[in-house]
Amino acid sequence: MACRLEKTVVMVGMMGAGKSAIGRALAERLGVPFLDSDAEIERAAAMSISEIFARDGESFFRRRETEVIRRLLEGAPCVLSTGGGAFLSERNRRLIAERGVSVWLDADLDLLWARVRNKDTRPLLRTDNPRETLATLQDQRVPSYAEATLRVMAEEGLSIEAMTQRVLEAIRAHEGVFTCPA
Ligand SMILES: Nc1ncnc2c1ncn2[C@@H]1O[C@H](COP(=O)(O)OP(=O)(O)O)[C@@H](O)[C@H]1O
Ligand SMILES: O=C(O)C1=C[C@@H](OP(=O)(O)O)[C@@H](O)[C@H](O)C1
Ligand SMILES: [Mg+2]
Repeated sequence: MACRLEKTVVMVGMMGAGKSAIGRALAERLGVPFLDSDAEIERAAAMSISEIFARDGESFFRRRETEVIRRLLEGAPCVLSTGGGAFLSERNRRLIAERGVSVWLDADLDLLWARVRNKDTRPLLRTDNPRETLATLQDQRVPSYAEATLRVMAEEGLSIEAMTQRVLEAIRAHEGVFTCPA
């Protein structure tokens, strides 16, 4: 009999760290649903993240983000990828700790930048110097991400499958995430 997931695995970390891609692959490996808070916010609003930021502002987005995270954590254990700003809020961190296990996907700036530079879907990076903005955000956010239960380091050249395997090993080694028959 297979092991049962007891807690929702919540991916946190910077834009481009791989939360959405690794979260999806991990859910598939575990045979549990995959949820992405950004996708849920977009679906509920019938607008893209960029449109929400432009029309209603970031603070509106953050309120929706908290509501969505709270609602998604009430369901059966699954994999939940959050947006890069979600884990900055103490309230969100508390909600996540109550029902889930948080996994910080950490990556250095060069790798993050390589992954986000050609996409214009992230409104916070629409600045005159988006690389610099990304660096500043990372510096500001690392202390919050460091509060995650687990940290898994991404590396250039590590495939989505290999990174997913690393995350799987980290959560397997952590008490209370799975129950397995004796
Ligand atoms: N381990 C990896 N190897 C190669 N590409 C990756 C890896 N992880 C993520 N990516 C790619 O990097 C980009 C950003 O990943 P994404 O999952 O959207 O990050 P996040 O949700 O953390 O912002 C996507 O194009 C994704 O396919
Ligand atoms: O870092 C952030 O504050 C944000 C990250 C984005 O998600 P990803 O981290 O999945 O790109 C998205 O939630 C929004 O653009 C804000
Ligand atoms: Mg994402």
